[in-house]
Amino acid sequence: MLQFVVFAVTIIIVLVAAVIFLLPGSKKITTIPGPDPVDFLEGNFPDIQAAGSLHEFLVELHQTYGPIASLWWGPRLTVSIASPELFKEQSKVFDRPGCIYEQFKPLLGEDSILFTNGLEGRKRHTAYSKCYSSTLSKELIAKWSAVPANDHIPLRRYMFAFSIKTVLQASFGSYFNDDKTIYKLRQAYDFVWSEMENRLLGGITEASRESLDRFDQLLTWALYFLASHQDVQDQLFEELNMVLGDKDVEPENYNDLNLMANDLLLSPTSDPESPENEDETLRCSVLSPFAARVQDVDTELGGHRVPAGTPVIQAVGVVLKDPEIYPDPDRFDPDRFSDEMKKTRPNLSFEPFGFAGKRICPGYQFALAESAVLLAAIIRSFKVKLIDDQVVVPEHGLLTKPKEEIWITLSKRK
Ligand code: HEM
Repeated sequence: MLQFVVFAVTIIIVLVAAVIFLLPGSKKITTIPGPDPVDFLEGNFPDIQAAGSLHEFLVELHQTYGPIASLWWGPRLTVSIASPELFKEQSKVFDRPGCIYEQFKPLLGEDSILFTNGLEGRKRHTAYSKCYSSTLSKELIAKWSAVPANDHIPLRRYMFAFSIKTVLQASFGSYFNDDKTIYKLRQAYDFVWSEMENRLLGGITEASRESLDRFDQLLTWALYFLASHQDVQDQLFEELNMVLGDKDVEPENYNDLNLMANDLLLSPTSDPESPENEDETLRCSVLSPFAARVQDVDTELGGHRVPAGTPVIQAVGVVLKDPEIYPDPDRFDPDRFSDEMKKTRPNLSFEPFGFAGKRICPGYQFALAESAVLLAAIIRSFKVKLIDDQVVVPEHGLLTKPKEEIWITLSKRK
């Protein structure tokens, strides 16, 4: 009997010790500084919710704990990194952590590239990179030319329609020439995207019925910045006329467009990992605030031990708004990307398309080339102005979008 009691007590002690060690609150599990979980199952989700978005939570987290910090993604210990030096340490990791994107699985399916790792993920990434041009910008200019002067135009709605049509035609060909087919797909897409935003951390982001993607947001932000900075818009107009003459934007002349190619939008024809290719639209808008990886082998990050299997958030948006790297970070200023200024910043301080494991966004060249063609066509045809007294507030979710519609007016340039 005594033997049984000793055995039972030993088992209970071992179990209690194991639970204490494994509990999210236990600091023994990591030396990386970070907040305790609010709740065993929810981890720091309530804190993220209170911050307003994951991006805003990460900004606060890194301000408090430094460039490497821990957090609890539900019950899982997760690491977040936010410095060019730490990005370098993680630059070879390819696989994504399923758990960070788990809530999207029922919508996207397990076979989505978002969840595909290893050899298969690499094969599919290469296939995407090869796939992604179009002349749809002319169609939009014709539509806008028919709009009476000073009519109010919903910028986001138009940019969405343009981008989804461009991507669909590039991906699936002439089946998507017809606007009705596109409209049907858009309804399905609206539903899926707003569900995804809803599910990001169990409803942290308000579901916007308007569906959005990164491409139309890039266009929306670029036009918004130009509309709110008339001096930059006029400079761009002059540059376009001087360099292009009667021609359209083409691969041969794009890199002569200094302001457009180097300062507003990065060059789609060159290596995105080069520090020379950086731009103010993607920086200031923080279009895509984070990427994530799962640590493939036991390693050290910033002097801390990180076991294989640990999810690591790469807070690229925090770095794009780091005042040490980009002083007065919320100010839109294309001069930050002058040749002299670029040399002052460390490598990997501008990574809006991701960087790790050569898993950079395969659509980046496509998005930039198409955006350049459309922006050039719009700015050469119209003077774009914001309706007076609009306050444009960014909302950070999976990507950063304006909280509400942005209203513009157009006056014909010629
Ligand atoms: C300005 C617009 C865009 C931005 C800022 C952007 C940004 C990103 C980022 C940050 C990632 C994650 C990379 C990583 O995990 O390291 C990504 C992945 C991806 N993007 Fe984009 N993207 C844009 C436009 C596009 C477009 C237009 C397409 C398609 C035509 C596209 C297709 C993809 C795909 C398929 C992936 C997943 C790649 C993989 O998992 O291997 N993106 N993008």
